Amino acid sequence: MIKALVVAPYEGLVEIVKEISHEVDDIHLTIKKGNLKNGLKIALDAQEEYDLIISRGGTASLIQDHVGIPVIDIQVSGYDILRNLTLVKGFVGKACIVAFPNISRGAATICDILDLNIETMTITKDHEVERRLSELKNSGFEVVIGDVITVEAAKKMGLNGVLITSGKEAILESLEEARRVYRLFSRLNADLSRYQAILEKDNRLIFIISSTHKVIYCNHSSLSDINEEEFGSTKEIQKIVEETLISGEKKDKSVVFHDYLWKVSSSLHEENVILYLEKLFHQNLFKDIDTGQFAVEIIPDIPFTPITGRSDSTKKVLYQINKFSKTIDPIWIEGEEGNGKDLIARSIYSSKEGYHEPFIIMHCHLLSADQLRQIIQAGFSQNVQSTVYLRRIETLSRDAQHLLLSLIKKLNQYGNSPRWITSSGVGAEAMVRKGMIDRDLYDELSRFVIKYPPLRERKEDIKNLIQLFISENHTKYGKQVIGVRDDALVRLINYDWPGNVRQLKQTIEQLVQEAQSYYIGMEQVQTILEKMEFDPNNDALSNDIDLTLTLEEIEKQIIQKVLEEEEMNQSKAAARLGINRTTLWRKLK
Ligand SMILES: Nc1ncnc2c1ncn2[C@@H]1O[C@H](COP(=O)(O)OP(=O)(O)OP(=O)(O)O)[C@@H](O)[C@H]1O
Repeated sequence: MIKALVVAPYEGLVEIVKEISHEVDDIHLTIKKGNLKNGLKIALDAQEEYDLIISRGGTASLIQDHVGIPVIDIQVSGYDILRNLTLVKGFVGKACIVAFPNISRGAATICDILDLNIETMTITKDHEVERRLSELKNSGFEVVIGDVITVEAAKKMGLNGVLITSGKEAILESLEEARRVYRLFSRLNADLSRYQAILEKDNRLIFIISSTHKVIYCNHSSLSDINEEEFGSTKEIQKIVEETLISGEKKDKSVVFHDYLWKVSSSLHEENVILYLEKLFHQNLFKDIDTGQFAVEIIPDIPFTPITGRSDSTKKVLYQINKFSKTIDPIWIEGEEGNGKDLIARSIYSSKEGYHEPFIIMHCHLLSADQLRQIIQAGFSQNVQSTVYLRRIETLSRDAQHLLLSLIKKLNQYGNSPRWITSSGVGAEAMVRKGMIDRDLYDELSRFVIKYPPLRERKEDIKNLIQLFISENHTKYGKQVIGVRDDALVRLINYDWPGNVRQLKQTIEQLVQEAQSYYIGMEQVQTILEKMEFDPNNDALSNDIDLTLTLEEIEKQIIQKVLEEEEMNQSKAAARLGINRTTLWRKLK
């Protein structure tokens, strides 16, 4: 049974529809009287309860503009015109039909055929009515035939108004139209709910975003914890939408949103961009409960951080960064702890032009084979084109290394590998030989190699670095240190910095914190360096030394460590230790 609301602009229509309603059994008709604004209010209040609305003329048009269900307009039929014109024949005085073209044209023809002395006037806008009627009045017209608005206006001016009422045939025709529209709507609604169900069952989040960056559709809006507005205004999403609008091409990107890494595929449809989002993994998946550290960090976009230094080694590294950042081949950075490998990786990442996918840091010393498996299963292999920085790869277990290798091979096969940047301690080749790093993994990841020497081998960098770190801490502790006295500077430059730039950075921060004047002096430097020399925790080398061993054993360990750092080159190791090669060989026995 179709449920229809009839909004009748005049009383006579209420009556005639009531009469007909007894004759139809497939449409349940509720009839209410309401003209224009009144009619609209009735329609708006009741629209939820009905399948469609039936009304007439101006009231029907007004309702149509404001409700979400179909509105059927009772058309004025030829019979209606004929009946009403015949009625007017009885009037004495000049008569005119004032109506919209759909009525006025037919009326003019009927007047001609029947030889009726009735004029026809066509209006196209409601607001013309009053002006036209006063023109007619001035020309001696007494009777006006028309729609509800015309007739009411005529009466106000003292003219006779005759309403073109709708007859039974016109109403029956409108009910027929209601049946047709209802059938069509039901079919469309069924289709729509089917598509909606498909979209809602889709695991992906699907957004439609307009060219003005407004979210106009989301398939999971009520289910997900994502705020649509917030999503649409995310910087990365705006960039993707913008790029898709300009290029018109499909794009696959990854973005960080709500601590998740998402794969975003975008495509252009007419003026809008459709985005398909798949959750890859959440940061917390890799959080160490005890330390609170993340084994995997996802950084949406990192700003460019310059690398300070004027030594030849730093200049060479800057040149390599510039060259390698133009490709997507894997890069391996070798260097002692804290000497700037991470900074180099970030620099390569941010030198890339255009859209920046997230920078993903995998801290290998915190990452178990199991977690790596989870990342792979969570969809890391699905077209994530970000930069992945594998930090201190030699600390990854053999199992995890094998897993990583198979992932890399799989991604290469599909041609959608992320940009790999790997860091390791000094002597990666030696580590490969000793079995600490898988040979195939090394070959895969070391298409380009950057070897950054320790700070003690590029002392020309120290002065600039000190100035940089002073300026970074300038006002941090309420101190306004602006420099280091000459003799203190020489002492700092001559120091060996086993913990490299990180140690220098921490030392300068401490010096600034403790400073008593604008300049850091020799005495202050001397004290801090002496303290560090006696504090085993401050020495990178001693970090790995087991102090419970005998002196001979410790000596052996140190020699072994230096050998590794010198890629097992005995001459270089001996030179660094200040002994000759024979002594070195004897001590190792
Ligand atoms: N040339 C440089 N200019 C400015 N800052 C630097 C430079 N080199 C290193 N740093 C700073 O020193 C600190 C340590 O550097 P970084 O973390 O890059 O070392 P790393 O070699 O990656 O360390 P790890 O071996 O622990 O992975 C960082 O705060 C970094 O910003």
